[in-house]
Amino acid sequence: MFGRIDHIGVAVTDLDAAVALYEQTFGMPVAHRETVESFGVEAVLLDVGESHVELLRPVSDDSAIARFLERNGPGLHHVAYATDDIEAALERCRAAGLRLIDERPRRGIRNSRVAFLHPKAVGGVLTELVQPAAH
Ligand SMILES: CC[C@H](C(=O)O)C(=O)SCCNC(=O)CCNC(=O)[C@H](O)C(C)(C)COP(=O)(O)OP(=O)(O)OC[C@H]1O[C@@H](n2cnc3c(N)ncnc32)[C@H](O)[C@@H]1OP(=O)(O)O
Ligand SMILES: [Co+2]
Repeated sequence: MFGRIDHIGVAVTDLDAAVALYEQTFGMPVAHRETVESFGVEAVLLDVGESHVELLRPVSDDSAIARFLERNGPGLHHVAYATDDIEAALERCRAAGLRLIDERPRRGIRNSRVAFLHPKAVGGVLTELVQPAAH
């Protein structure tokens, strides 16, 4: 069902400072930077092995990241698992009775297809299923 951890999502207040830390101090190359209006975020993906760190800052007050920062401050936000069949993965979660945030996949960063499971369904861990776009 999941081939690898695609990324860990980290909520930040100062995106450029966070990018500098991960890129210059941790040596992670920046792979992609994009504002994804539908999620109300600006996101930067940095490569670490076969996975990424996804740094996220809110670009709208009503985004999930803005609410998270307001409530918790910056920090670890979610984990994303890569799947090559997000519909089948979602169906398996639905059949297992897990609370889904997204009933159907949505467009994520880099034209990926993503769907979130509620953290309460996964022991307090906000969990994202991601089917990366072929690129
Ligand atoms: C560009 C897309 C990119 C990609 O990879 O392609 C992204 O990853 S975008 C990432 C940002 N977008 C999302 O996370 C979308 C899914 N998230 C949501 O829909 C909400 O954040 C939700 C439903 C998880 C929580 O929203 P809500 O308004 O209900 O916030 P509350 O503060 O009331 O929280 C309710 C309850 O959930 C707990 N919670 C909230 N966020 C997290 C979290 N990140 N990890 C673990 N738990 C979380 C919160 O503590 C509350 O628990 P309670 O016990 O009731 O206090
Ligand atoms: Co993500």
